[in-house]
Formats: sequence, C-alpha cells, structure tokens
Amino acid sequence: MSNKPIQPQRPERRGVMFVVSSPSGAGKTTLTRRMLSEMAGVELSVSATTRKRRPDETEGKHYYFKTREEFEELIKNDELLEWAEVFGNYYGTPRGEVERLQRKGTDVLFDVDWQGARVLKQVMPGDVVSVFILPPSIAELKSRLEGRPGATPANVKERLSGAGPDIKRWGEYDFVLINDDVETAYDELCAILITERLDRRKPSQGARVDKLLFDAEHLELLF
Ligand SMILES: Nc1nc2c(ncn2[C@@H]2O[C@H](COP(=O)(O)OP(=O)(O)O)[C@@H](O)[C@H]2O)c(=O)[nH]1
Ligand SMILES: Nc1ncnc2c1ncn2[C@@H]1O[C@H](COP(=O)(O)OP(=O)(O)O)[C@@H](O)[C@H]1O
Repeated sequence: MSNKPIQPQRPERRGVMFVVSSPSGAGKTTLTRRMLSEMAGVELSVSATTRKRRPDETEGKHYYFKTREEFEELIKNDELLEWAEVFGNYYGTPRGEVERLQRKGTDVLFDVDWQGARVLKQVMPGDVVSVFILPPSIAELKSRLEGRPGATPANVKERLSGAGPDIKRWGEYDFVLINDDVETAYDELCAILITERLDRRKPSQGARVDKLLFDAEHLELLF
C-alpha cells in the first residue's frame, strides 16, 4: 500500500445565489446591468415573462418572452423553480437556467420580486444572499418612473401603488441599500457580493485553504 499523501479533494465551487429586489423604478435594472457588465464571475438568471419586450431588451439576454399559453405550459411541466404574477404578467425562473449556471460555478444574479426571493431562499438555503434596493423618497421614485422610456400615467400609477406593499417586505432581506447617488449604490451592491465571496463558511473558501494547508504540510512534494 502506498503511503503517498492524498491531496484533499476540492469540492466544486458553489456560486453565490445573489437575489436582488426593489420596488419598480428604484433603479435595480440600472445597478444590476452595470454589475453584470463590469464584474467578472457573475451571470444573470434570465427569467421567463409574459410582459411585452421593451425597446432596450433582448430575447434570451434580459428575458425569455412568452405568451400566456407558453408560460402556463412551463408551469404545467414543472420547468420553473419559482414563478409569480406581478402587475398582471407572469414572471418565473427557469430551472434549467439556474442548473446550467450552477454547473459553471459562477455566481448567479436573480432579479426577482419578494415572492421569488422568498422561494429561492427556501429552495437554496445557505447559498442565497438577498438585497433590497430602495429609492431615497417616494417623490423621487415617482419621477424616476415617469422618466423611463415608455412610461404612461397608468403604468406609473400602477407601479407606484405597488411600492408600499413591496417596501413592507424589507425585513425578509439580508441587506438593504438606498439608491440615492447611483455611484454609491453601485459600490455598495458590489461590496455585498464581494463580501459574500470571501465568507469563510463558503465551501469554496474551505477548498482554497485546504490546498494551501496541504502544500504547507508537504513541502517535500513542492520543492
Ligand atoms: N418572482 C419573480 N419575479 C420576477 C422575475 N423576473 C422579474 N421579476 C420581477 O418582476 C417585477 C417587474 O419586472 P419588470 O417587468 O422587468 O419591470 P420593472 O421592475 O418595472 O423594470 C420586478 O420586481 C422583477 O424583479 C422572476 O423570474 N420571478
Ligand atoms: N441613483 C439614481 N439617480 C437618478 N436616477 C436613477 C438612479 N438609478 C436609476 N435611475 C433612473 O431611474 C429609472 C428607473 O430605473 P430602473 O433601473 O429602470 O429601475 P427598476 O429596474 O428598479 O424598475 C431609470 O430611468 C434610471 O435611469
């Protein structure tokens, strides 16, 4: 029998499941799109929705756009990890999308409402960290909603009336940040993800330390 020391088995890296919610218009899309384009190692879980595509959105990159019939088929076939109806449209997280990103070992960003955040916490306990983004005031929220391309008085009113019920859920999130100055809010959002990556309790951190310790205790194998 060989008594050659065995290198510790490296468990596969389990990414951070980074869940971000906000009342509509608070700036979640602005902040998360920037994070996805500037930060390495994090990818979007692209949701399916029955909402109409906006001019700046691309099929398969921002959402998978579906008819109600197609979406109901996804529900029936259990292809969604979670789904909810928001402002009269269906939104849901495809299981395949999350499995694919988890296999890659990247961090996964979920842009979901409070209902989705709650389910994701239940189905991936230990992996989810959640952030709630708030506007600095309701007056500012209204003016951001009004300033968005395609805004109509009716959809501004609908989204504004959803703000109170959304804000009530703030206590269910791990982190809460106020998007007043966009640069500060962006730095804070990145800081949360970076802190999570460095958490000692993450399995990938243990694997990195195991490797260092193994090498430190078997210098003869190295030099
Ligand atoms: N539960 C759940 N909510 C989602 C999903 N995708 C998007 N949402 C939420 O649906 C809401 C409406 O999103 P959207 O139509 O893009 O509008 P916006 O918030 O006005 O930009 C937001 O709160 C999103 O976070 C999903 O897959 N599941
Ligand atoms: N910190 C900020 N200051 C001023 N305007 C902002 C700020 N963050 C976002 N906005 C603007 O507010 C509007 C709503 O932002 P958006 O990212 O679409 O919100 P959400 O995804 O939360 O619905 C957009 O026109 C965006 O450019």
